[in-house]
Amino acid sequence: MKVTIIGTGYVGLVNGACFAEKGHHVICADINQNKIDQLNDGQIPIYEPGLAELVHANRQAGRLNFSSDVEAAVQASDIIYIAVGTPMSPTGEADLTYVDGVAETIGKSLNGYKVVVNKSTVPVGTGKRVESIIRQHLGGREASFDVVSNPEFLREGTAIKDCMNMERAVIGAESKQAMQLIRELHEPFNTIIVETNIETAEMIKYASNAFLAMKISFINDISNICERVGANVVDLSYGLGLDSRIGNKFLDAGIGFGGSCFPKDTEALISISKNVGYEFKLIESVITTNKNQPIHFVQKIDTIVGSVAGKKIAVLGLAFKPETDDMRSAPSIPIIRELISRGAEVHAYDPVAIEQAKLVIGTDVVYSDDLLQTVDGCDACVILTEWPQVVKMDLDEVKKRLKQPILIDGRNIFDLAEMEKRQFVYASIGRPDINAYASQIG
Ligand SMILES: NC(=O)C1=CN([C@@H]2O[C@H](COP(=O)(O)OP(=O)(O)OC[C@H]3O[C@@H](n4cnc5c(N)ncnc54)[C@H](O)[C@@H]3O)[C@@H](O)[C@H]2O)C=CC1
Ligand SMILES: O=C(O)[C@H]1O[C@H](OP(=O)(O)OP(=O)(O)OC[C@H]2O[C@@H](n3ccc(=O)[nH]c3=O)[C@H](O)[C@@H]2O)[C@H](O)[C@@H](O)[C@@H]1O
Repeated sequence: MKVTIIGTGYVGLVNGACFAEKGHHVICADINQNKIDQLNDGQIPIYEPGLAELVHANRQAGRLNFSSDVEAAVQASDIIYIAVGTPMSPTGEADLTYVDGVAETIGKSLNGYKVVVNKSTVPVGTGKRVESIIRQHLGGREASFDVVSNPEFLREGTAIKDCMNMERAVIGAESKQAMQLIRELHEPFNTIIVETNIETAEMIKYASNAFLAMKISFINDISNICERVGANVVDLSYGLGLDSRIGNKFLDAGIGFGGSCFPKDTEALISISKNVGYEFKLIESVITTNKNQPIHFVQKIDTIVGSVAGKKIAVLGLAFKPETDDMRSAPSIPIIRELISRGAEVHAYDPVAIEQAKLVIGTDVVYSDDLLQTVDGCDACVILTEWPQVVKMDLDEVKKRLKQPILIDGRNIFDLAEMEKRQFVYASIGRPDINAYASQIG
């Protein structure tokens, strides 16, 4: 089948590569000329494991092309995906400027029956909005089309795996013809298809992200209680998750959820609820807990180190999760800002996200992609992202290089007994501190 995907970001590029891998003919279109030039030069503008290989293989096979001529790309295919950003507006709701812009372009370019599929995460009612914008821009031409909602559930860092082995495809459509076409498009993925109306499909996406965010804030709240009562949240999560009704995933306590979606989509869901006169208090609490978690972590660092003012603090990991260079709403941002405002000198390590981090955090931080160099001569080491390089770091060498053997772990990577044996001052999330008395000497 011939598919055009408008918006060549994390979602558009990954879907383009995966559709092509399954045998479809795909054009990825974007108004960002620089991005398209890079892709046509064989460079991948984002860091996502396995993406470069998949893109190159499918370009060579002639199934994947890139273009900045969005109108021509619309005309060349029967199925048009919208995969542009829907960032948070200052008032919390999803900003639909880019989606509206694409709908306008589609309206101006339609040249025959097309199925327009919304893959971006959009509030309920956007399907109808897109349809109306397309109609307004047909300029009197005869062109038939249907709008479909097909939300995305991939995660950054494992995007290719998630897309190639998708657990479900949610398809919201009013037209039987359009439903059938998008069903066929997904046939090679051999997945469960959820057929529903557009409004339900749009809501499934927000409900999914809000539920996952709720699990994280729940376990973070529990971890804060564990710290006060001497319980261990890692053991607790294990015990809790063995109940198959609860499940063991998304119960890792930490420094709060970040990324381009949970923070914005929980806010957007609050706006959707308010617009229909409903106060979604549960999700409001999820957001509050998440905003407090990084600050709670800085307070912990301050206590263990004995005030960070004038101290050199090594921060390991900047990206909001491993295997991505995405810094959008990364918890490292409020944590580092708070450390600096309390007078700390921050030295930060990340294997891939430094360039992105500089754009949001700025130049008040000493950046390095060399982990051991980062910890050299620091008063304490703080873990923010569970990169494999951090999980497997040489603890003896880290201890040797630090001024004091203080490790404060926002991701609960290390075993408590092991850290005790290695004589680290070790604090983590929702677990008892190890050798914390030693901080008194700092
Ligand atoms: N990043 C993720 O992991 C996931 C994102 N989503 C949703 O998917 C959507 C896209 O997200 P990302 O891929 O992260 O965004 P992104 O910001 O990485 O990419 C969006 C792309 O759209 C392009 N664009 C904007 N206006 C355009 C126009 N008029 N014509 C052509 N191209 C245009 C931009 O230049 C940019 O390259 C969002 O709604 C997001 O919530 C859903 C699931 C996962
Ligand atoms: O709509 C989206 O954009 C996507 O949002 C998330 O994917 P993503 O943000 O890429 O990453 P996650 O693995 O979900 O992690 C999000 C944040 O939660 C944190 N997290 C995750 C799991 C956990 O147990 N604890 C925890 O603190 C991570 O560290 C990270 O900061 C969802 O998992 C995807 O299904 C969804 O498609």
